[in-house]
Amino acid sequence: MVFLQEGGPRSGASSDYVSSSLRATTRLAQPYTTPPVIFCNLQRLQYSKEERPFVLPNILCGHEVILPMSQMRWLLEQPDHILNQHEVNKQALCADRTMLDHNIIGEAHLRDFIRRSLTRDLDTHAGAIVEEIEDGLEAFWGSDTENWREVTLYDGMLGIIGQLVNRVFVGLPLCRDPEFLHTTMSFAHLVVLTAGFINLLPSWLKPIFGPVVTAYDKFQYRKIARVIEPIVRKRALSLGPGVALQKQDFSQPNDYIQWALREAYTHSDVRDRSPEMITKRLAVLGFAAIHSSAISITNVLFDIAASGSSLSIQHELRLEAKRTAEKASNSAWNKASLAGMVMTDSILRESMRLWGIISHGVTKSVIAKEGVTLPSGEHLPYGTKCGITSYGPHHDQTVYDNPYTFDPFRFCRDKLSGATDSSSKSANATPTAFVTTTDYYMGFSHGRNACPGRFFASQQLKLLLAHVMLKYEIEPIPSRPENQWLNNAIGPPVKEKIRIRRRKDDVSYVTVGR
Ligand code: HEM
Repeated sequence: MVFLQEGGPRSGASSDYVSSSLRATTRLAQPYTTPPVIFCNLQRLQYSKEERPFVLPNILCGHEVILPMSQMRWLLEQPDHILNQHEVNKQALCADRTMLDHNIIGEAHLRDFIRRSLTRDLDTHAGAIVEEIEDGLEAFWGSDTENWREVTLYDGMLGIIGQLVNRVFVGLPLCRDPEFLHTTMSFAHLVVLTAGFINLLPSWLKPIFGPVVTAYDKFQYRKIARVIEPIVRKRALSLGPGVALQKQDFSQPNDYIQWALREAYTHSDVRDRSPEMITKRLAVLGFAAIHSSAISITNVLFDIAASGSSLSIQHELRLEAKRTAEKASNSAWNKASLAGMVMTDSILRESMRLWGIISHGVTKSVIAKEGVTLPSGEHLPYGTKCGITSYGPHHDQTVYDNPYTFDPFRFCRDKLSGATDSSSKSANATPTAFVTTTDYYMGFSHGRNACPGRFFASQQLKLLLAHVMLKYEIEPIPSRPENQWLNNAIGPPVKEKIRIRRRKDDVSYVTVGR
């Protein structure tokens, strides 16, 4: 067994502990020769292919031991009291300073809301989501059927996603209030920036500069609280102790605030009933849901616009959306009809394979005081981060043919042809749904900590892409604008524009059903 140097939990990237761990581990796997994170994906793949763990230096979030794929099962099976994924997120987001309440990250509450209320009742939100998409597209892209219009893609997508996510979280009219939307999105955006800055500070400076750096973000949060807390108080008047988590009552609003209140009155922990706690959780939920979805749909639309077959891809997607809309008329765009949109599903999955929002798949922190020993024999002390990246496996040519090529229907070719044999190279690349995570598809992470919001994300992104296709044409562009790497995050081209034009034959497909 090989031991890395013993040390305490890492709180800053530059601690001696991290450096010595780095030296110790690189002794195992040969020196790591390409330090900057953005250049090291090929090296990651190479070491992992040779079944060797290696240390990936990271000055922002602390170094990380990257495990070979053969250790994925072991990694996923480790109990949370030994290896913990939430600890990594808490540290990366400086949750104790930026996240209003340190415990919100990783607590079961938000996951429960998403699984028990949102995912189970997706169909009840479909009509409302379509209304927001139609309203948002009209506002951001307009209705000129004669002239092409140049639009900044990311801005429009962020605005529309912000609106439709808030329709589900807080309802009308707030979800269309420009001031409220701006504030919630600034809050989410600033969390990432301030966390990155605080992580660069040495530990002793954090208590001094932390409050200064987060002051503006907290100010944004207080603006959210001034709007949300009175709504919570007012709605709470109709509830009281003893109200069971009954079947959804459709005379009540169908949004997060209502769910959180109903849930809070099923037990005696009064903390959950406080308007302050409900508002804090709402802000964190918006943080998780909005930018991730806006980035993903922006990537998809750039991929479509820059493809050599842009017009025929748009044509195919439009036909699929029309077929679905006609089938769904008089009911809703329900789970079953959206599941039938295999081309739309495949294109979302393919774009996320190429451009997942983070380059990490599964990353966990050793929280067992005695550390943990890898299946390959190396010992990781308390505080070490270890995991498996997604960028490497997503671009592994032994798994995906032409892994750097955007192949929109890669994941549905067999479904469309009805073939039983997959032409893919590996079982991990066989046709699957956008939301299905595998060892080689970790855009939503993988295992028990995979994104709980991915079913809602899939629903909203399919609906949005379908309506973009039904209502607009996108002018092809000669080349794909580059995505931007910031540490582990992969952002879309935020300033790039595309040209769009409203279709003359567009039809409204708002079909509301409960
Ligand atoms: C395409 C859009 C989305 C992408 C790409 C995405 C991606 C991810 C990823 C990679 C993680 C794991 C982070 C980690 O632990 O390393 C995650 C976690 C999470 N996501 Fe998403 N997400 C998306 C949409 C959403 C939506 C719409 C919601 C809310 C409805 C949501 C709620 C969450 C929450 C609450 C967690 C933390 C789960 C936990 O505590 O275990 N996400 N997401």
